[in-house]
Amino acid sequence: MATILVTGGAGYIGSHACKALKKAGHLPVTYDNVSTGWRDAVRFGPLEEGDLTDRSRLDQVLAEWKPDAVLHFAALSNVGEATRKPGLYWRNNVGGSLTLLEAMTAAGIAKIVFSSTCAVYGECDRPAETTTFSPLNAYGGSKAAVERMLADFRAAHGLRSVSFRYFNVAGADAEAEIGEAHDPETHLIPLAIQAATGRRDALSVFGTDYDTPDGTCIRDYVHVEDLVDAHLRGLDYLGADGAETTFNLGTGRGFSVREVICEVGEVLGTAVPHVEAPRRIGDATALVSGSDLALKELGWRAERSTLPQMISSAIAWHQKGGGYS
Ligand SMILES: NC(=O)c1ccc[n+]([C@@H]2O[C@H](COP(=O)([O-])OP(=O)(O)OC[C@H]3O[C@@H](n4cnc5c(N)ncnc54)[C@H](O)[C@@H]3O)[C@@H](O)[C@H]2O)c1
Ligand SMILES: O=c1ccn([C@@H]2O[C@H](COP(=O)(O)OP(=O)(O)O[C@H]3O[C@H](CO)[C@H](O)[C@H](O)[C@H]3O)[C@@H](O)[C@H]2O)c(=O)[nH]1
Repeated sequence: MATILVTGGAGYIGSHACKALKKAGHLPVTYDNVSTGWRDAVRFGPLEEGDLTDRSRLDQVLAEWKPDAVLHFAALSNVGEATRKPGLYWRNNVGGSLTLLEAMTAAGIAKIVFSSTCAVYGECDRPAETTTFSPLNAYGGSKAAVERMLADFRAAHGLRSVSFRYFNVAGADAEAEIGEAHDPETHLIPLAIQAATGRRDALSVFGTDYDTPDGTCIRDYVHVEDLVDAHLRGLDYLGADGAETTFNLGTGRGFSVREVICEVGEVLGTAVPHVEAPRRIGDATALVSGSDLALKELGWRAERSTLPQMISSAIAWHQKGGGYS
């Protein structure tokens, strides 16, 4: 059994990772300031409340638990907010990650898996890991900066890291015990479910004049359980000292906003009320993974990431309340 420090373990993806770690026989210790996460989502191991930028609290927690590795999910990730308040994103995501890496180096912890994003690529369809960064907003920029930081810490201090560039994460735990609960919610699938079930007004479709077949943005959606499976493989890969450091995590298939709305309606058996709205600042036209490096190196493939599978699991979670107390 390994002890894994999970920063952001109270959040959407981090809580699913904690569940998977526990199932695999490990001890997930969540480190989270609960700014966008939920205490009630931490069910699979202890919660250590603290901020990434608080070096003395990090030192204390690392000394207490002596983790074998870190899964680093904690970040702010609202693109609209990042566009309005870039300083907040640079301080939290970059400053916080720097504090974490320094604390890990001082404590002799040498393995980290980092949550990066396809937003590092900017306006670029079918990017591979070698594609040059061109982020459109401070959120993508902050993630690109942390990837660079990891490379420097690897060279100087031997810190071994894997960065996963997630495409659009969707769906929920198969048992609907945990799920996606952002407040405010900004992601398309939960918003479409809420609109269709009368829990919010009509969904706004942000931009219908993109250069895509139906005029709306295209994204590559990946099931949260497939995503966390990649993290377990990433930990093994670090243990075996694998050579690659960055992997796209997507299916290579893209769906437009209209296609997603239509599928949510199909699965629910009721149309999603929606209205056309202007483009959202910071959105790329299309983002679909153009790489199968994770398959080649980690043996990872998305097993549960069809649109109906992701939407059905998200609906099951919403039907159980879709939130935390
Ligand atoms: N959801 C997606 O589609 C997606 C796509 C690409 C990348 N990502 C990345 O995956 C990670 C997890 O995303 P999520 O959707 O689960 O987000 P989330 O907001 O649900 O979870 C993030 C967690 O980090 C915590 N946190 C934030 N700043 C912190 C700080 N300074 N100190 C301690 N804890 C802090 C929050 O309280 C929260 O529990 C993020 O790094 C995000 O950028 C998400
Ligand atoms: O009410 C909405 C919400 C979303 N969308 C559209 O739906 C698509 C998906 O939007 P999401 O907000 O669900 O996700 P993003 O594509 O903005 O995802 C971005 O933000 C995520 C973090 O929140 C990840 O980091 C991801 O890599 C990054 O591309 C976009 O075209 C967006 O414009 C709408 O039309 N209406």
